[in-house]
Order: sequence, then structure tokens, then C-alpha cells
Amino acid sequence: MNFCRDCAYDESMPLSSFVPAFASRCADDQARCYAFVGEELLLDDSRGLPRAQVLIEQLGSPELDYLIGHRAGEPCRLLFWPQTTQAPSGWVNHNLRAIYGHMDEADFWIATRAKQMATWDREHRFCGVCGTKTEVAAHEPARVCPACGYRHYPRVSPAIMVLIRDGDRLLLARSPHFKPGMYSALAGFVEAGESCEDTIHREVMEEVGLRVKNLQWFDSQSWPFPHSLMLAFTADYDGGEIVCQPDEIEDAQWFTLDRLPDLPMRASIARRLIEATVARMQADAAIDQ
Ligand SMILES: NC(=O)C1=CN([C@@H]2O[C@H](COP(=O)(O)OP(=O)(O)OC[C@H]3O[C@@H](n4cnc5c(N)ncnc54)[C@H](O)[C@@H]3O)[C@@H](O)[C@H]2O)C=CC1
Ligand SMILES: [Mg+2]
Ligand SMILES: [Zn+2]
Repeated sequence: MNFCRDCAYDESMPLSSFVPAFASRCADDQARCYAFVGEELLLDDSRGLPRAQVLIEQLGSPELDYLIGHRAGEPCRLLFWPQTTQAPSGWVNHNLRAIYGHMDEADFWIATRAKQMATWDREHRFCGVCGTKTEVAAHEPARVCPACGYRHYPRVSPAIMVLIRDGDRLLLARSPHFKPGMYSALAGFVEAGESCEDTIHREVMEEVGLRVKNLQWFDSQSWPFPHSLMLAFTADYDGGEIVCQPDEIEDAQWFTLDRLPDLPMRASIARRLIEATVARMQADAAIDQ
């Protein structure tokens, strides 16, 4: 699956060839370099990965320099400089959401892992239990407290997503943060003590006042904004009238397939979930004719 439209996707090293790993120092100048200045990914003019050594000569020693895995056996290195670092010449800073589809697809997803590793490191500098400054473990992504021994691993926040069908129509909603005209499937974070299914029933009732049944698994996706794990389902409508949750849901409507609104970006599992469900509903309608 490669949505890259204007760069060379290295099919010989597909994302499936990536194996996560961790070492608290990389310093391998031949490694594939996923470099961030603050929230933004540094790429060269043709949206390829930069050379670590050149960046370090320009920006000085990075705040983070970790091995984060191997792509087809090639080491993958995270370099991180804080936002205050001046932008280096000859490289372009990219917002991660915006660069999808314009860089090697596998490198995009490895860069999202790198971003989450940088977030983990910077948000666990002090022990959440006793306040002592933490230290990075040598061979696993953990910041360890030397005083109480607590190990702080990268945070992953499970979030459900559910697309509700009712005959030939789909329920799509929009948050106030969405760009104008865009609608998506419902989503919500799994709360402590909930199963995914509990969250779906709760979030659908909270966000649009409806009941659902026949939950079916679709797929999952790491979503590094900042550390969500999307767990996507479809469900059938099982009663209720649409009542939008104030502040969370600006609008929610039933849409027939011939009247779909603007949909989420191509990188999102929301887009894949909606397109796959529409295709299945169109196939079912063709059989019924
Ligand atoms: N990849 C995709 O296709 C999509 C991804 N998403 C992501 O799903 C996640 C959940 O979506 P929302 O509708 O915003 O969630 P939501 O419906 O649970 O409401 C968000 C609220 O949850 C609380 N919150 C924030 N971070 C949290 C955490 N880690 N754990 C528990 N509660 C938290 C905050 O009060 C926030 O206002 C977000 O990260 C969003 O970016 C949402 C739609 C599409
Ligand atoms: Mg939500
Ligand atoms: Zn501690």
C-alpha cells in the first residue's frame, strides 16, 4: 500500500521489513536518520532522509540519539533537537500529518514511531512516583528511576473508532477541530476499566445519543498525535435520535452513499474504514438488485 505520489518508495524495504528495537545510543552515521526539530520532521529537498553527520555538524549534538529499529536490516536512528534550535540550511521541516503521501510510506510510519519515542523521553524525565530524575535503560525503551526503580515505558492511549451503518446510510460526525465540511467516524479514548466494546457503546451514546449493535472489528493504526492506538470497528444502528454532545460534536448526520461529505486525510484509518464500508455497502446493494 503506497500512497506516495511524488517520491521514490523503496519497495525492496517495505514497512513489513521494519523490526522495532531500542538502544540508548546510536551514533551510526550510516543509519537511516529520522530527525526532528521540535514537532517537525527534517527531510532533504526531495523528501528523502537526511544524513545524520551533516545535521549534527550544523545543529550540534542532538538532545536524543536513539536506535529505534531496523528497516530491512538497516538501523533506524532517532535524532531530536528542541524547537529552539535554528532551522538548518538545506533541509525542510515538515509537519508529520501534512507530509503523508509525499514521502516514502514506510519511512513515514517509522518517523511516527520516532516521534512517539521522542515524546516518551521528554515526558518522563522525572519519576512519576517519587520525582527523582530518571535515566534511560540501555536496551529497552524505558526511563528508569534510580531511587524507587519504577520503569516508565512509552505511553500508548487506546482509542476506539466506530462507523455506524443503518441500511443504506452511514452516521458521520464532526468535531469543532475538523476543517470545515469534513466529517468522520466517531472516536474516543478507552477509559480505565473499559473493554473496547464498553467504550464504543459509551462514546456513541455520549457523542450522538444512539445505541448500536453487531460490533465488528475492522483494523488498527498507531496514531502519533500524540500517542493514540486506533482500534476501528463498524456497528449497526440500534435505536435513538441524534443528539450531539455539546463542545465535542459540532454536527452529526446520516449520509447516503451518493451524498458523502469531505472525508479525513488518506493516512487516517478513519478514511480507510469509511471507504471500505462504502465499498461493501455498494457491493451488497449490487447483489440485492
Ligand atoms: N487516525 C484517525 O483516523 C483518527 C484518530 N483520532 C484520534 O483518536 C483519539 C480520540 O479521539 P477523540 O474524539 O479526540 O477522543 P474523545 O472523544 O475521548 O475526546 C477527547 C477528550 O478525551 C480526553 N483525553 C485526551 N487525551 C486522552 C487520553 N490519552 N486518554 C483519555 N482521555 C483523553 C480529553 O478530555 C479530550 O478532550 C485522538 O487522539 C484523535 O486524534 C480521531 C479520529 C480519527
Ligand atoms: Mg470523540
Ligand atoms: Zn521513583
